[in-house]
Amino acid sequence: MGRYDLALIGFGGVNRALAELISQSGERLAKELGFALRVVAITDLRAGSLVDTDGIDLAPLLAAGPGKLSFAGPAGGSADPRNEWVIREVPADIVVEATFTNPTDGEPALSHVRWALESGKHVCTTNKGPVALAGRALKQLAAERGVSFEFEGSVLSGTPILRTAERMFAGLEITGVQGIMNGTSNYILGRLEEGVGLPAAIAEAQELGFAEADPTADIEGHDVQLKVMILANEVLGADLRREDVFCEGISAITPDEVRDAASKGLRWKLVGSATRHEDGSVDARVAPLALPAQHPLAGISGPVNAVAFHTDLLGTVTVCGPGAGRIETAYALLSDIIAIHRRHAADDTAPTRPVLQETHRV
Ligand SMILES: NC(=O)c1ccc[n+]([C@@H]2O[C@H](COP(=O)([O-])OP(=O)(O)OC[C@H]3O[C@@H](n4cnc5c(N)ncnc54)[C@H](O)[C@@H]3O)[C@@H](O)[C@H]2O)c1
Ligand SMILES: N[C@@H](CCO)C(=O)O
Repeated sequence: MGRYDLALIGFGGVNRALAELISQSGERLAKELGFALRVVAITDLRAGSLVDTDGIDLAPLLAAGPGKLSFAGPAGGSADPRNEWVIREVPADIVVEATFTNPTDGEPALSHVRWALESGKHVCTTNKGPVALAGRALKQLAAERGVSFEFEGSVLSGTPILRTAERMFAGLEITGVQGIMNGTSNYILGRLEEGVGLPAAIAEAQELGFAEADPTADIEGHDVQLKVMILANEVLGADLRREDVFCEGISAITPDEVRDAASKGLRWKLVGSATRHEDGSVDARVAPLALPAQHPLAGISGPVNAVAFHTDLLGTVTVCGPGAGRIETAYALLSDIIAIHRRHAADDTAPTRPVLQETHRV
């Protein structure tokens, strides 16, 4: 049976959930999928770096609370997150990038992805920054190096929206997309309707693992702006920059407005959309809308998201499912690894790499 060795960059909610999945369900998954998964390196801003090319024992790490982890003690550990060294030098097959999303320039995640692809390693990421801001260049780099760059979790978490569009909509012309693409803001709007104040609703979304490290990106729409860019670029063939996408978030909507709208049968939703015109140009925007109850997006509640694809032959096709959540997003990474396996299993780029030399150890 083949095996993929993983380097996890960032060890917050999502990558910890992936580690839990591997630790608790690895054997079952190996039987079902036909390959094993092993974590050989972890780096994190707060915890440092840990490398063990024989496979890191994940259980003790997962037993330590997220804020309590330090890699300074164990053999192969260091207090510094030696990201570049780990990504370039540790012989992992797949680099799993799940650090903070930076909506401005995508860094440092953009460099993490580049280093990995340059080193001939597959990449999967849930980080929207590199995909939205440099997706085209990164896909080209991956193609040049004969490796995969997968990012299903960058839009709608584990709900397979990008692969559905890529694989199931062949032969359809997609003319536009419209959707609720941020679990945090959708959850918050629902809680405001129920009478919870904004700060408390944000704190709940953080506790539940939906919110960004800095929830401003959720509240002000920047997270949806990146997702609209990804969808427009992937599905509508656009090449949008951030400044091309008008963006307004939900911060100006008061709890009274939300409750008042609800009493009139309207529901405030943060809606992202992109439309392709006949000349091939694409318009995209993010803005809150008070939708009538009968609108297909009005009933989408909590961290659930939905994207409606407007097509020539089928009319509107809507995909709906979890839009945020640690476990749900870890599943997106697993689905990326499966996609990598399916694409590369037949060639020799899959599993088994040389053992890390002693001199490379931390
Ligand atoms: N949580 C979700 O529901 C969800 C869904 C889809 C996509 N995402 C994206 O996935 C990524 C991870 O999300 P999360 O919920 O795990 O976030 P998180 O804030 O819980 O974890 C991020 C981790 O990355 C580490 N980190 C940040 N910068 C780093 C650096 N330069 N080097 C090494 N480590 C670094 C942090 O210390 C933290 O432990 C984010 O980009 C987020 O936008 C999250
Ligand atoms: N913070 C994001 C995570 C998923 O990208 C959200 O709430 O939708």
